Amino acid sequence: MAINTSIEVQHVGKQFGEKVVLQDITLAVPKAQIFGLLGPSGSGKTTLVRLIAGIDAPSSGTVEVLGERMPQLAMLSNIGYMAQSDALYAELTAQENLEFFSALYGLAGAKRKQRILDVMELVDLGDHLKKQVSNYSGGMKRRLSLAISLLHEPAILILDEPTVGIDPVLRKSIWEELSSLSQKGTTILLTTHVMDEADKCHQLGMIRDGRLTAVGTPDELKQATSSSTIEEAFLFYGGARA
Ligand SMILES: Nc1ncnc2c1ncn2[C@@H]1O[C@H](COP(=O)(O)OP(=O)(O)OP(=O)(O)O)[C@@H](O)[C@H]1O
Repeated sequence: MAINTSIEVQHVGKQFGEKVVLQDITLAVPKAQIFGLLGPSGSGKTTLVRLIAGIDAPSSGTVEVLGERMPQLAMLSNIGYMAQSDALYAELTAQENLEFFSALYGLAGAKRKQRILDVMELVDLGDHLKKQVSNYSGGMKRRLSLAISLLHEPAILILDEPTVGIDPVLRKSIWEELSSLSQKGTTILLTTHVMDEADKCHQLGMIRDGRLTAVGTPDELKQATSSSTIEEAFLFYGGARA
């Protein structure tokens, strides 16, 4: 693994029973890069990010994060993972949820208090700390999930469709924060269906039917497919353009 590589996936395959979901995926994400995974629904994006986050193990091949073979429990403190469906305790308040995850990450005392305030401010939920999560809207739950993934200032952030259900103004401020985190050295891997977000990634990986069909900067992918937009390039790699 090269010294500045944060995520290294080599020849990874994944199947569930007879069903092959990922085939021979190889990719490397350098430190501090924002890497976006783009692909049609069901192409395998979530399965791949779950393997990288160490929630599941590959059927073949290897995943390394910060030089450590995944899955590995000890890596929990280095990774912030935001799943597509929110993993929140609905009967608890936002604050209680944040305290629970802080404890899991070993955050305590004044530092814990400050981080909770900071991340909630960041996702514009500062006024809703004491509210029970069952009373949150879908977009608020997404934002709380994002806040939780950021709590322990992880070196690696893995976000599965982070801005679904989030309005354009907040989406912009979240992207500003992601850019600033990456400038400070955080490596960010995310999945998205939003083309203008894909354009903001440093590198993109196109997935189709469980295979990585192209990797490059947004400009490289546009050039390679003679496209003027990422959407056109996406359609090209999706096989939908003649
Ligand atoms: N635990 C599982 N058992 C069986 N099949 C699964 C399992 N998890 C995922 N799959 C299948 O793997 C394929 C890829 O699913 P995945 O969720 O990774 O796709 P995706 O690209 O993230 O889709 P979306 O954009 O809709 O979230 C799908 O056909 C899905 O049904």
